[in-house]
Amino acid sequence: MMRTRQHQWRCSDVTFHCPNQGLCEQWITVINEQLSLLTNRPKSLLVYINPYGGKQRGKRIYEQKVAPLFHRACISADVIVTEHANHARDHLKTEASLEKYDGVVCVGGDGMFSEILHGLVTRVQTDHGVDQNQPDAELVPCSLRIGIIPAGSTDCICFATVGVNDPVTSALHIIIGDSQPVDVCSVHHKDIFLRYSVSLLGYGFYGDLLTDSERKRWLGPARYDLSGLKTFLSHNYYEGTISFLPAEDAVGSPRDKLQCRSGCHVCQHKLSSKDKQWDISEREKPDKDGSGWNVMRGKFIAINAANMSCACPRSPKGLSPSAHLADGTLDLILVRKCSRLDFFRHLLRHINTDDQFDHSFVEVHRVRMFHFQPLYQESISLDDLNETPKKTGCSPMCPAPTACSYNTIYSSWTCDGEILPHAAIQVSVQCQLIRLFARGIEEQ
Ligand SMILES: CCCCCCCCCCCCC/C=C/[C@@H](O)[C@H](COP(=O)(O)O)NC(=O)CCCCC
Ligand SMILES: Nc1ncnc2c1ncn2[C@@H]1O[C@H](COP(=O)(O)OP(=O)(O)O)[C@@H](O)[C@H]1O
Ligand SMILES: [Ca+2]
Repeated sequence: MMRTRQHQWRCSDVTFHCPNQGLCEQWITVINEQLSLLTNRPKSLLVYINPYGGKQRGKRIYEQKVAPLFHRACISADVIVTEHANHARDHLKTEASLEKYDGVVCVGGDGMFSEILHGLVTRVQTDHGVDQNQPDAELVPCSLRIGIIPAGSTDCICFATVGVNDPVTSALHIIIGDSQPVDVCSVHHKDIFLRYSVSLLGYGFYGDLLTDSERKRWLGPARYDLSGLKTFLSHNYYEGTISFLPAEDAVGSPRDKLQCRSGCHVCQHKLSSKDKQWDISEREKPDKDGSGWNVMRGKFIAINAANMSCACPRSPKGLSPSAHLADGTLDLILVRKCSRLDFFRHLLRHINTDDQFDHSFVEVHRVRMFHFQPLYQESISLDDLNETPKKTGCSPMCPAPTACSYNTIYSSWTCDGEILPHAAIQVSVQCQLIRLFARGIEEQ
């Protein structure tokens, strides 16, 4: 393996010359013995391919770039090409014989990764009798690592954990058995489990953008550019109350410019601290007296919760450049109502070197938990609205029925690229619940 440009890895060959056949065979035996002692390296993998992700190249990418490398590394792989959405999730949840494997590989985008995450985490909780509907349940970490071969539209989880979206690089991280712990957020609505998230939970701008882009899937990755422009021009804002528990004991802060890199000391500090203890005590706090919680009511253009930097090719530093992969916190970014020009300036800072938090209408907090309540009570599930997207009826709880419509009083949450059916949610971070075949972004 050798490093090329921008975090990209390639195979390299080393040729040994030996004049003696017997000695040569001894070398081979010893090398194979030494390799078999490396217990971190996977020997058997379960691979799921979404043939429709991104530019629909998943199957070809796996067959041409990844399978030959696994073969050379003597890794056996059982491959499932998915036939419908949630195929991989449901197979992992109930059917897959996980004891046969050292890891699961996802060939696709962030939506496909989300399927693998849900299948695996749910399977482990079911096997251990953990009720995911309990927001304060102590979830059991997954022992199987997940590898991501990027073949989607954004591939933010791969980019933010490897530094590049390149199938060969990701395959090499899997082969050498890298391990990167990652925090997982659990999302509930009124004590009912909705979803897990590892990258972005976004309400307002990103929720609207994602909702619109789903109707334009036929455009491929370009759907995000069109929906981005349309959502920007709509310039909607949403009223609600956000309550959050700041991570006061965290080592870093969202504006400290300490980016999460391979061997990150902020995440390692989390590992060595008595993390389980704060988990329990902090969760009890809001039930007792609400102390420690900040409550803010306002009009928001966007509410973004970034559990990792959310760096991706569109925004190489990401939504929260100093967010950490495995520190047990997420960065909550509140973008209050502002002019269209100001919001544009803020967006522009995601692609240049200026600080996107340095605006009077933007604030960012490092948190362990947060709740959001839209101004008006949700009287029906937003699922019903998804079936009839143009519906403009009013909730009985809405005080001005003639003036409001669901399209403008509520946004939706995007959760790693999937749309949540409720606007009122409770979110908490589960520190290092999963591990990826990655090592974090290496310093260059
Ligand atoms: C004036 C130019 C402004 C450009 C601003 C760009 C800011 C981009 C931040 C992107 C954060 C992306 C977080 C990841 C989201 C993905 O989970 C999600 C689904 O991915 P996939 O399944 O692979 O398609 N992708 C998105 O939400 C796309 C966001 C695109 C924003 C332009
Ligand atoms: N065989 C399939 N047919 C249709 N949809 C699928 C299939 N396999 C997976 N999916 C779904 O496709 C969606 C998008 O997949 P993803 O790989 O993330 O691509 P993209 O990055 O282009 O959104 C995911 O929500 C996933 O559940
Ligand atoms: Ca985190």
